[in-house]
Formats: sequence, structure tokens, C-alpha cells
Amino acid sequence: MPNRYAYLGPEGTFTEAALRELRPDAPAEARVPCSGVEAVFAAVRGGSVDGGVVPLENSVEGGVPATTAELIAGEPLLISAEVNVPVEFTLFARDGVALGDIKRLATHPVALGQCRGWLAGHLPDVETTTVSSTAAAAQAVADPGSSFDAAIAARIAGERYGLHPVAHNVGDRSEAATRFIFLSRPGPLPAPTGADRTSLVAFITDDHPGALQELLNQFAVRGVNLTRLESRPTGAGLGRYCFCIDADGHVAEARVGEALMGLRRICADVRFLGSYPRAAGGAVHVPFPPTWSTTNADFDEAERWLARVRSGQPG
Ligand SMILES: O=C(O)C(=O)C[C@]1(C(=O)O)C=C[C@@H](O)C=C1
Repeated sequence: MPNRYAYLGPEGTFTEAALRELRPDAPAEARVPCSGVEAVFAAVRGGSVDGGVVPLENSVEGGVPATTAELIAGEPLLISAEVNVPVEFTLFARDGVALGDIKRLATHPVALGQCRGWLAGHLPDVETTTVSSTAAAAQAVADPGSSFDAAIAARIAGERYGLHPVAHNVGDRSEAATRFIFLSRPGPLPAPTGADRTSLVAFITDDHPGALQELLNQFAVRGVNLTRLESRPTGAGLGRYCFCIDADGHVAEARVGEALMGLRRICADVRFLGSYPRAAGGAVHVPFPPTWSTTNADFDEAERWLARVRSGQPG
């Protein structure tokens, strides 16, 4: 039986497009649509599938809250791959419905946030309802008894549910993209490629001046570049936050590993979420040696030096 992969469904979501890119050889029956991000995590955790794909962040709307919430709590899962998918939105309706007929519209909240300008200009009085995905909106509109007149969704969703496009490119930013992650149960990490990303969540010990700076210093002094920092409530009370961090590099590299050890020493808890190839590729640029030596080779040399010193040899 082929491996099976959960994704935010139904068929026709941007998440399905991401899964198809990440697992191009998987047959259609290997793709398991789920009704929400939480359901994808539950399927992967429960072992009914071999992996799952969820949206993590959008270039316009930022982090996807449901994904962040699941990543920081519950049974830990590992991110083993990522892909960036350009998002282009179409306004779909049933045959015969024109722009002027549209009173009620459904879509996903992240999609709605990216189309607000267009809607204000073209459908200023439309009533909007957010649903679990853009494809779920298209599916609902396809039902002749639906209370929705239109959906904002991906082109593939409109085609899948037999809708007709009323307007193309209704997103406010033509270059919008969403980053999707592939989740697995804990296991061997992907091998370093030289163009990797490491994700983690850091929980600070107590609230004190400079707590975030101390955390960031662990990366800065080792020349590790951060690509994302998002604060998120822990749920333990107002003002209690943890930090979701993406850094360039792989935990197998000394400088990333040392930064993580530093965090482990100063934080109440650190949740490692994975080291995996960056979607954008390209060798990791180590931008920070004005005078410091922070390449991987420099770290290896320093480790050999320490071993010599510890064994009583002259450094
Ligand atoms: O609803 C979908 O089609 C999804 O795959 C989810 C999602 C998201 O959560 O950001 C993915 C990309 C778009 O930005 C809009 C919605």
C-alpha cells in the first residue's frame, strides 16, 4: 500500500496543490483530505497517515494561527519539508450568477484578508462568511441550495466543483505566496543539504528585561540568520508568550547546534520542530563575520582546537 498523506481539504485547496508539489509521485488515492488543520495534525499523530501538509505562513496575512497553535502544543511532530506556492484567487459562482447578483460570499479567512481591497472596490456591500478552506467554500457554492452566491478560491477548486469564474485575480497582491510544511511523526531528520532551515519554539523562563534579546543573542553571536520570529501566547495567562523561530541552517551544523544548546540552557523549554531543505534553495549565507569567524569550517576548527586544549596539547 502506498504512503498516505493528510492535507487541508476538500479537493482543490492550495494545500492540495502544495502536497502535489511535495509528493508528485503519490497517486490520487494517497491524498487524504481533512476538514481542518487540526484534523491533519491528529491524523499524523494518530498514525492513520504517513505525513501531512498544512499552511504555515502567507506573505500577506502572516502566520496561520491554527498551524502555529498545533505546532507549539500537543504531541510534537517534525517538519521535514516545505514548499512555497503562489496564491492566485478567482471569484466563482454558479452558472448564470453575475457580479451584480452576489450578496453572500464564502472563503477562507486568510484568503479573505488578501482580497479585502478588491472586494471593497467591486462588492462593497457583500456579506462575507469564512469557512475551513477556499475549496470548502467552492464546494458549498456548488450546492444549488447554498445560501452563498460566490466563493473566492483557487482556479482548480472552481473547476473541480463545476463553478464559473466571475472575476480572475481578485487578490490585492499579485506576488502573494503561502509557505506549506510537510509534517511527520518524530524520526530521522533529513540530511543537511547546505541550504536548510531549522524551526523551533522557545519558551522563556520568566518575564524580565532583555529576555528576547538573550534568546536572539544565541543566534547572533554564532552568525545564524533568522528568517522568522513570531510571538504567540502560551495559553498560561495574559502576557505569557513563546517564540516561534525559523533559522537558516541545519541542526547537524555546529553553529546551529550550538545556538540550540545555548537556548536550551537559558530557556524553560525548547521545542525542536525540524531541520529541512529550504524551498528557496541557495546556499545558506553566513552574513556575520565583520571580525568573527562563523563559517561551518570555523566552528569545526574551533572544536578541534578545544579537543587539543583538553588533551593537554598546545592549542
Ligand atoms: O483554503 C485553502 O485553499 C488553503 O489551502 C488554506 C490557505 C491558508 O491557510 O492560507 C492557503 C493559501 C491561501 O492563502 C488561502 C488559504
